[in-house]
Amino acid sequence: MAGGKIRKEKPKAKGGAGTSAPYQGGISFHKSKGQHILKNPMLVDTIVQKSGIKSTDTILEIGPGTGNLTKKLLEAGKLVIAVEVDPRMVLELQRRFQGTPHSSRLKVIQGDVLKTELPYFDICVANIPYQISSPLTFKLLNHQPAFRCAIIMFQREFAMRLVAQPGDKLYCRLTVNTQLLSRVFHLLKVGKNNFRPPPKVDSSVVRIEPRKPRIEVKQKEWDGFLRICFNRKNKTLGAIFRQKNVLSLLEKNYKTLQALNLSVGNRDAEMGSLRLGNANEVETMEMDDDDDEDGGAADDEMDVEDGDADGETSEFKNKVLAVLKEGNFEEKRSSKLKLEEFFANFSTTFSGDNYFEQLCFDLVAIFDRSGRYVITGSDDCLVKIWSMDTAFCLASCHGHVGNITDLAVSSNNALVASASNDFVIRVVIAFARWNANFSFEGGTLELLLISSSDDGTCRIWDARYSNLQPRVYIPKPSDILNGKSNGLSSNRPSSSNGPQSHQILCCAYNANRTAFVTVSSDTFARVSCWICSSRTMYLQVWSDFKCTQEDLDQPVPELDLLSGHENDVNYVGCARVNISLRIVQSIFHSCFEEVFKLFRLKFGNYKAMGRAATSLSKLADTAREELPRSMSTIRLSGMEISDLTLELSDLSQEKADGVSKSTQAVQAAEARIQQIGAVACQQTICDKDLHEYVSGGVQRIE
Ligand SMILES: C[S@@+](CC[C@H](N)C(=O)[O-])C[C@H]1O[C@@H](n2cnc3c(N)ncnc32)[C@H](O)[C@@H]1O
Repeated sequence: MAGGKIRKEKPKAKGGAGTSAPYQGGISFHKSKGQHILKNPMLVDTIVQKSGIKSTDTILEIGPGTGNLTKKLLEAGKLVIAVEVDPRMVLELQRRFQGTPHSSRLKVIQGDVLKTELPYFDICVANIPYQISSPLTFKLLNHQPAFRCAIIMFQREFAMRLVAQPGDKLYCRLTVNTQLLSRVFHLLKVGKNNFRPPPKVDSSVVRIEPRKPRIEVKQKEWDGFLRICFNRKNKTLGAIFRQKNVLSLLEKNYKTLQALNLSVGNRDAEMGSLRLGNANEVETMEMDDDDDEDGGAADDEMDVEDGDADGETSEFKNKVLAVLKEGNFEEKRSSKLKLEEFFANFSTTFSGDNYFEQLCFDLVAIFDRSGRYVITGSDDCLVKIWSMDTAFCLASCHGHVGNITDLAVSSNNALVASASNDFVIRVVIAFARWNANFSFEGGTLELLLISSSDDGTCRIWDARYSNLQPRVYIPKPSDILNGKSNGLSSNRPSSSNGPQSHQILCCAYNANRTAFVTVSSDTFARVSCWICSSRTMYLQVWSDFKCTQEDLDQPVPELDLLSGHENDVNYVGCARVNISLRIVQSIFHSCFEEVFKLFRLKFGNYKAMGRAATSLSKLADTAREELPRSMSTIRLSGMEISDLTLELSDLSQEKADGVSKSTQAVQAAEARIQQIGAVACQQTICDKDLHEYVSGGVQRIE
């Protein structure tokens, strides 16, 4: 790979060509159109120089903006055809070059490049809006006649995915699809400060050379094949193709297409149900001009169906597995397979039988809690948020470098968590931005997450603190479970780090978070009782959030990145947002029990009293730390209890020292306990049990 680095704008030489400020034409830039113009003239020169433009070349520029790159391209080539979506920029461009010797060699097409029929060109040089990276790349790669090369500025991560090699973390379906049609080279690393305004991400310039001649594949069939292979890129192909849902999907697809081929007359009617079951949804989702790699849409055909033709299914399975075995692919993993191997596997085995054609699906899709948005996650590494009102894609959340395997929305509808086979969970602030009436109640947010992974663990996270270690649950091996009469009680959560052989396929909390269930690949479902302490997140900074147009232009802010899983994360779920009254209850039950014990001792046993005071003090500390600020009165009660325990300790000490005024002090303490109990009752009035317990308790003291 050729390489170089341009990070900072170098000091400008006096009076030289590089002295001029970037030409902005008094235009304000729209981030939603990816308008980050190049402000470093040296970088523009380097890009043009590395492009190897010939004086006879027709150059395609995508998104010329105010024309900083266009100017240099006009100096280097014969003709520049520039496609620009923003009419203000088009006007500016015309004004800038009008009356110059270049004007006759510049042709500007106003429009969206993705919807424009591209003319002939020899070479494409462009600093593009990053949100169209993927569809633009494939549009270019499918352009005929093929051009010589394209020199394009991409977001760094996207560029690295294009040039990734087998075994690299970023090696993915995009890599293989691109490298099937072209050879890609990394040319330059570009820092954010070379742009105005600076983007949030670093960039890279790559060179894409279409393969000549093209490798011809049935593209839909090939892409469907890759989608399945990369669905779990670290699993062996044997394991992937043994999965019941994959087999049933392939078989259904295969049979339907065979049937369609036999009965072409029915084609349209059948295609509707084959594609999605809800054709409208596909079409509306495809309205998005965002960077979906190839317009993937949700496919409910991915649901596992218990086949009613077992014999037939196993025959089909045997056929598929025999094919994998024959090519020696059973034990290989997509993450390490070379393009040639994919191609060999595909063309010598599956291709031609229509197993994969029409397999086009988002892997996960959920509604938000209001039903106004749909969130999808796909094997293009993106999480997308769609409006149900307008059918537009509102946001694409970048960051994952693996397939999205699961999604969850917090119950106050503010946050979206995504799990991926890149081993991490990402949390973004989502719907608050589009809902002007949204407010984070009392300025508090809570996000407890549970996740399960192929690494054999289930983890419970507090998304507020990615630096906090999650609680790790590792199921006991099934042979131990088999030996016990009562699997539940023997299966307490463990935090050991022993080796795990079974993937945890999914997990879920019960409604009040006192237990969770995991299902492992050893076919055991384990229910574990584990009262999770409630940790609450305080994000006061967001509590006065106002939704403005400017906000809409901002990228979706990522709140947190939770890393720790050592393999694919299969599942992520959000716990309830509101603090569980049961937890408050359990803390207060314990507190008051200690207080009662203390009073039952009637200050006779100093040592026991001292011990009780200490444990009460600990409980009060827990109450203070664990309860959210919105329940400030209860927190206050916790503090008062804490003070009270100090007082009691003093009393016990006084008693031990033979001080005689303790009766009055005890009465005062009793009165305060009553007071605290009453406050706690008010706060938790909806919790009948606690209310009764506390009032009963206070009475007992009296
Ligand atoms: C990153 S700026 C590059 C500007 C200029 N080439 C430079 O380097 O200074 C991207 C440009 O692409 C334009 N653009 C955004 N979406 C587009 C689309 N779908 N089709 C064509 N141009 C688009 C923007 O208006 C903007 O001018």
